[in-house]
Amino acid sequence: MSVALIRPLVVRTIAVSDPRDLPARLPDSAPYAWIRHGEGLVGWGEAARAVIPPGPGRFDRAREWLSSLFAGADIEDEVLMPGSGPVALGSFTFDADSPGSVLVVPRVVLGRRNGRAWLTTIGDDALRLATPPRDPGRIRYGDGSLSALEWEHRVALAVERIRDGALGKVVLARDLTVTAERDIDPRVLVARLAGRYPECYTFSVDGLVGATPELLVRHSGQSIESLVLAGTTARGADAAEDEARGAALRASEKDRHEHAYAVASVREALAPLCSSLTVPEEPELLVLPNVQHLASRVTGRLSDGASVLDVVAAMHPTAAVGGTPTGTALRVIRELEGMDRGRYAGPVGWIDARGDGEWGIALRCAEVSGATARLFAGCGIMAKSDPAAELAEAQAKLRAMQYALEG
Ligand SMILES: C=C(O[C@@H]1C=C(C(=O)O)C=C[C@H]1O)C(=O)O
Repeated sequence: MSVALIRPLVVRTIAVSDPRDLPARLPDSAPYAWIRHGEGLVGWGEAARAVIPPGPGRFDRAREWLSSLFAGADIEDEVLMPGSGPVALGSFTFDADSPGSVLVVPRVVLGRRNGRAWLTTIGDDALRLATPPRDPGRIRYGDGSLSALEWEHRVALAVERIRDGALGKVVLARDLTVTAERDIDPRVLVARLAGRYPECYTFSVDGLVGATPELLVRHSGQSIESLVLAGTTARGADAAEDEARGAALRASEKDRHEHAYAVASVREALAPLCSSLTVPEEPELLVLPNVQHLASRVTGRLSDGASVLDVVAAMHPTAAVGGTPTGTALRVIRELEGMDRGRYAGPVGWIDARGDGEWGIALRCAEVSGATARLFAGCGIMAKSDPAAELAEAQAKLRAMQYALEG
């Protein structure tokens, strides 16, 4: 399942002067990135890669592979912060039975956090000549697996299932195809997303590029944090409409109920792992350039030395991207969505040798390959959902990646 291109890993982390613009440092068109508010990690080259086979134990297998790789590494780290020393960036498929989950340890990682910056290199031929990123040119969109009309019909079928009592909530997604004039350089997308969506986590892992607002889990020592999102409205045309929409979202019984399902799934997943867990009683509003969400920041302390991947394994899929109850929702998704989500809505992020890391849910993203891409967006469907409104919501969510592609 794995290839360690350099073994043992000889890892050196040194403090460096502030690189400022992380996306601008990426030398080639196979970038690794995890950036929020200008901080985070960018990486390039490959020191090791694990292609993780599908199956229920995939997170455990990934963690075991990484533990053995890092345990055999020769590490000198003068920075000792979360993300210094060797790190792996990874992304997992939404569905445990789908192939395509991957972990990569880049040869070079540049990190920036809390006024400090560091450079981690593995092996000695780490520096490479930079090629300039190029705009992909004219972008054409096409229907993905389902037309908009057919997708609305599937939403209506899901609503019927919910009204029949089969389940409480299910998240249905759709995809769009993209054809560009030229190859799509992920660096262009990363730079645009990090600039326009600073509040989101801009990520790039092996062709999966996006900017997600949803933090599945941040792990730092024993502390964990998650930002649960569910319940969405569009931005208003002016400040007054914007505020009115936000207030209506906070008051909406349907959206509060949809949000409560997502929070409950996170609470249930985290409670057995934690000695303390704090869940806010009321959601707040997260306002992004394209949409507004109901958001709950959940914090806790782990009761033992679980790594961030152990926590990811316990949490995925939350009801923000699956539904309630989880098993029924996953069956309905397989049956009604008419596509394989691939890595969309799966965990994406990084982990270091201490087990610290940050993982998001891969939303507002594209799977990029040459001059083509697949965009994804989904919505939580409830008994009171209106298919046309859900389609409009999915379209608003797609705007993040459309901006990244078109500029
Ligand atoms: C499924 C997506 O987003 C999720 C669904 C939301 C909703 O239905 O309100 C809100 C945020 C995310 O948890 C997506 O962006 O594709």
